Amino acid sequence: MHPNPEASQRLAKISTHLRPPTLQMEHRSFLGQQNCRAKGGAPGFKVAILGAAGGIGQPLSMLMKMNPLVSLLHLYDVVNSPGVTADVSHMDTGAVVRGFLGQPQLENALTGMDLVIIPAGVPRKPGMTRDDLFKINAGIVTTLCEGVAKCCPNAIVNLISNPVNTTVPIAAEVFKKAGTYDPKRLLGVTTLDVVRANTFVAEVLGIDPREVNVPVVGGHAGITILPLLSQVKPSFSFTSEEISRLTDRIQNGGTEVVEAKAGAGSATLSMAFAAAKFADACMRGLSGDAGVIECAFVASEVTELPFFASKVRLGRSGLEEVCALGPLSEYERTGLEKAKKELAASIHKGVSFIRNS
Ligand SMILES: NC(=O)C1=CN([C@@H]2O[C@H](COP(=O)(O)OP(=O)(O)OC[C@H]3O[C@@H](n4cnc5c(N)ncnc54)[C@H](O)[C@@H]3O)[C@@H](O)[C@H]2O)C=CC1
Ligand SMILES: O=C([O-])CC(=O)C(=O)O
Repeated sequence: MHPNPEASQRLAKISTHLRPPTLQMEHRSFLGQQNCRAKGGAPGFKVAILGAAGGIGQPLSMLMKMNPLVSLLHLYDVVNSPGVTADVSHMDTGAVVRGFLGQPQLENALTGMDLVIIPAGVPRKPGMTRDDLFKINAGIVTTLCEGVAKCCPNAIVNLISNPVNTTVPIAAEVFKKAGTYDPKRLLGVTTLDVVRANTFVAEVLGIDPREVNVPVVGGHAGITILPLLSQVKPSFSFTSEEISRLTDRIQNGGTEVVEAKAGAGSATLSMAFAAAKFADACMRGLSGDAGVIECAFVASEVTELPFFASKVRLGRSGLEEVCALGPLSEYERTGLEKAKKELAASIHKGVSFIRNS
């Protein structure tokens, strides 16, 4: 017998109320409550993460739930999204969280969203290039972007799935086919290259990485990743050996993680951090903050290529300005020519994937 029968009764009531008959039921009952609050129209952005149960998706879901600019967070995956949703939804932050599982729920996951972040797709294993992921990820990105075109054609899309140099052109073609393409709203996420460049340069300079800003242009694979060390802030004059070593490490940062993980995937935590940083910048831009500058892989006229990563200004309509490359060193000019050759082939592959399908 409980020493305090009243307290014991109260406890029994609470635990009956909370006990989940099944995980699905618990998921549903809590989603019901959250839906009520979401209908209240709290100010903030409605964000969907597609691939939310994955290595990137899970920490990214957590980081987006922590972002005060997010009012509603939709977590979609083809597996395990109920568990991730239940878990993240217990965080006592403002965003309401709803989970969506499997293709039949994709449309509900996307309807009404302002920002769609896509980390769905397979990651690399040692010995693979990002291009080796094309076969599987091209189809995944196509399906998801068809959903975006149908259910939230005005949403900003942050595309993470590799190979970014090809998946972004694929997404653009899907949107063109659907008649919803707006180059201002399609952004390939290359923030991790900048995050890495800032970290590695800060190591060399012996300063806090938060004080460093390295523009990284081109694309998001090997030699297409082109750090502009001549434009580093605070300005610093590197030796040619430092430039060559730093460039090599930044270009191969992804492979460094793939090898260290030894078959267990690629960068997930640093990528979630980078994606959350970029999504935050997009939402600040949408909110009207002037002067939000990030690097991203976007439709561009900065070179003769139709897509290119460079500094962009984010604003109320998404991508507001693609910044010029600025003066390049001889080393960077040579790197740029090599990068453009590979990029042209990767972009062409994405465009033909949709046009010839
Ligand atoms: N842009 C960048 O800088 C980076 C990109 N990546 C890329 O991000 C992608 C995801 O990486 P991880 O999270 O590590 O992989 P992961 O395998 O851990 O997670 C991927 C998730 O996508 C889900 N998924 C698969 N097909 C789906 C579909 N049709 N709809 C919705 N979800 C689906 C899976 O169920 C899984 O939960 C990879 O392609 C990887 O190469 C990774 C790091 C950096
Ligand atoms: O290297 C990979 O496959 C994942 C990725 O894009 C990165 O870490 O930059």
